[in-house]
Amino acid sequence: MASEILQLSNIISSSVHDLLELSKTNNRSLPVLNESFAPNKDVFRENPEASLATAKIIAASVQLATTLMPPGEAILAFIAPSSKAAALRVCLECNVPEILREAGPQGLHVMDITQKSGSKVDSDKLTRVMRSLANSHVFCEVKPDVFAHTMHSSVLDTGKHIEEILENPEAKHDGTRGFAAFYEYAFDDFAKASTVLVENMIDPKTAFSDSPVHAPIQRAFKHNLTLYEWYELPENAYRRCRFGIGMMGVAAMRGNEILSEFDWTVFPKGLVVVDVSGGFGASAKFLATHAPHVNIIIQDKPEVAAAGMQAWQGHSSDPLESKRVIFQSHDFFDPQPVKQPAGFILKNIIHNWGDSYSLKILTHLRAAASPDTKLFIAGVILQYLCPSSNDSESAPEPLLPSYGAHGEHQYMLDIISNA
Ligand SMILES: C[S@@+](CC[C@H](N)C(=O)[O-])C[C@H]1O[C@@H](n2cnc3c(N)ncnc32)[C@H](O)[C@@H]1O
Repeated sequence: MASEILQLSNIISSSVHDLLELSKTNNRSLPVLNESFAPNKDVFRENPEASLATAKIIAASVQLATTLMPPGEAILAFIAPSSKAAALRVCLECNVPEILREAGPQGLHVMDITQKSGSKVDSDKLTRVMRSLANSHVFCEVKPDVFAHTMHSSVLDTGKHIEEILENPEAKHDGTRGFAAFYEYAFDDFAKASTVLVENMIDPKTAFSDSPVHAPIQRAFKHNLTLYEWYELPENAYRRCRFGIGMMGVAAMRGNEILSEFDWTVFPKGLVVVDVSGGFGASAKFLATHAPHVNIIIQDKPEVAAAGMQAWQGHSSDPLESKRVIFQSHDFFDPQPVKQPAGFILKNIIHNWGDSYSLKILTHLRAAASPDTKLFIAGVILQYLCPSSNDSESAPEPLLPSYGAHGEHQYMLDIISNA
């Protein structure tokens, strides 16, 4: 055991050393916890070696801390995520991230925060909520009861003026980069679904089912539609747009993985790539700049396609006007209407569906494909966590092969989508 502690500590110090050297060589600054986030401050991660060193530091430091924690305390720590999710939702509902951005680094007293948020919550209670988050470096308490942003809390900010949001709360996320939309979705729909996981897993009606209407989200919100059918209901317009804009945020946060690795010049000008269930067009946005010679059809459910087109019209209407990018409503359980395109993209889709459903989606694409059509599936492969895993992407021992805390959210997403 002593040697494992030492091994973890060595991983941390050698990776920190590598990271500092890389940041010097590449002239990239490293994050400062109590400064607001800006994408240009995070570019150090674009270097694959720096990204790997960071993954090792995160995985090893959490593993080291967990090794040294009393067992009861480590288990007690599992209560924290659900109460923190609720605490974050309070702050999002009160538009605290926008209020604190406008206050600047000196922060704002919580009485002023509640007043600016429309006085809908008690300031003493909000102080408790914010302090519990500040204890995890989401917000910081710069003086008693005065809070400011940290880099983690600042990603919750839409970037809009507080008055604009209060005037038109339904449009809170319209025209934003999507980070706040994604987190608000996560701490609302997703977090509520996770509260009924146990009931869903033991109820005989849902326990052994892979039906998309038997996931925890249906139980939490008491309906029997698929998540996306539910989003299509008129009363869920806010949730639907929040989710669509949030997926754009996810793409901006994570980059375009597989799409950026492909040599798009192999496709002659004017060929068509279909982004199947492309949502608001996160992949198309990437291709419109990185492969401007390719035409893109973004397919999705009718309401999503319409809302996605509206979002593009407000921002980047050129590709729509030139018809290089087209939104098309299509249900992927129906035959694919675009025949023999250069490529089909399925990004962040397959993880949502059981095998029999995924097979149906893929069979329709196969039927429409030519022998040369390329299929791009962008998603996450969850690794086994035992040391025998022989994957070249695996972390070195004694770290978990998955890099543990570094990729934690993928395992959580899998549970709520599939358990
Ligand atoms: C997780 S999102 C991914 C969106 C996009 N590919 C991305 O990565 O940003 C899943 C998408 O599948 C779409 N979807 C769900 N059911 C569908 C169906 N039956 N036919 C077509 N699209 C569907 C949803 O509307 C949503 O936009």
